[in-house]
Amino acid sequence: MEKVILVTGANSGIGLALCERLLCEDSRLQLCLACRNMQRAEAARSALLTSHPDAHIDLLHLDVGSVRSVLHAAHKVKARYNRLDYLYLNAGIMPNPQIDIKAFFKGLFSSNVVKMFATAEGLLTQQDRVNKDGLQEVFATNLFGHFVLVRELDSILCQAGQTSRVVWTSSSNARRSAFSLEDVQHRLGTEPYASSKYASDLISLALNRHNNSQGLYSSVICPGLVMTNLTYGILPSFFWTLIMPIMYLIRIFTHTFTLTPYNGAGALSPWIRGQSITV
Ligand SMILES: NC(=O)C1=CN([C@@H]2O[C@H](COP(=O)(O)OP(=O)(O)OC[C@H]3O[C@@H](n4cnc5c(N)ncnc54)[C@H](OP(=O)(O)O)[C@@H]3O)[C@@H](O)[C@H]2O)C=CC1
Ligand SMILES: CC(C)CCC[C@@H](C)[C@H]1CC[C@H]2C3=C(CC[C@]12C)[C@@]1(C)CCC(=O)C[C@@H]1CC3
Repeated sequence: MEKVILVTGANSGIGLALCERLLCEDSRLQLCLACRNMQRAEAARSALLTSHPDAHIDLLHLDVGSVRSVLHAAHKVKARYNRLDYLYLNAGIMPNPQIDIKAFFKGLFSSNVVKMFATAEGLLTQQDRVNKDGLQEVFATNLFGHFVLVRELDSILCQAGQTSRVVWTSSSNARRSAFSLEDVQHRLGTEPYASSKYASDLISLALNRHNNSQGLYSSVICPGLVMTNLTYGILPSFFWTLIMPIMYLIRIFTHTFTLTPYNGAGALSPWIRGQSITV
């Protein structure tokens, strides 16, 4: 039986690079690209088929930020596949990021400088908004939609005699102090991204506690700082290109600067984790 792998947010950045790396490992697997924009999903599928012409790649419409879309997609997945070996919960957003320049220069000359570059602690805030479901958008997209997806798919994730894995793309920016049980959606704060990633770490622990006995294992993985649409939303791409030599210098001190989607995705698959980083 070929492995079935579903990746959310598979049409760009780390998700797309992950699909590429998974197919390099095993071109026979059944890959399902779950994306909110079908045009971008088609483009990603074509790109993957260029390097793996015989690959089995399906597309699934999924907007993780919409509960209705998640329920509909889960229904389709259960109708299409009778097993799910890997579920990569990768889709994520960081809307309207703002860098605290003062904190950056203060951190630069402090003993916390390496930690600052590795985690962006105290450097980044975002402006969140309420979505159509009445939920905070970052919480809904990065966490809640994925959680509903896992719950809805439990009949094919937790099957007797079979092991399934859920892998969350988390972040070194996840911070306990940004998360509060009294405000899980982070309605009141200015770090919804850090809060949502910390919450995904907690949910992963809870999933393990409740589902390991049924053969479902959950992990969280930070891909490191990677140049993608998400990071181009923080600083424009030309600026990142300009400071690339500095980034390679910083990389000597923090291994979290993986920089390319290919390198970032390397952390996400247990099959390819052993491979060396190439740039
Ligand atoms: N880049 C980095 O340095 C780091 C990234 N991460 C995490 O990695 C993951 C991937 O991000 P990255 O590749 O960097 O960024 P990209 O913006 O390139 O990729 C994000 C993907 O998620 C999709 N997505 C966003 N919102 C939704 C939604 N509502 N429903 C379905 N898909 C959605 C995007 O689709 P679309 O193209 O339609 O917008 C895109 O395919 C995220 O979870 C991010 O938090 C973690 C640590 C560091
Ligand atoms: C001179 C430069 C190297 C200045 C870059 C400063 C900041 C823009 C970056 C330093 C640490 C970075 C970082 C992220 C974004 C960009 C930085 C704040 C992330 C928050 C991106 C998304 C993540 O999930 C984690 C990253 C941690 C490090």
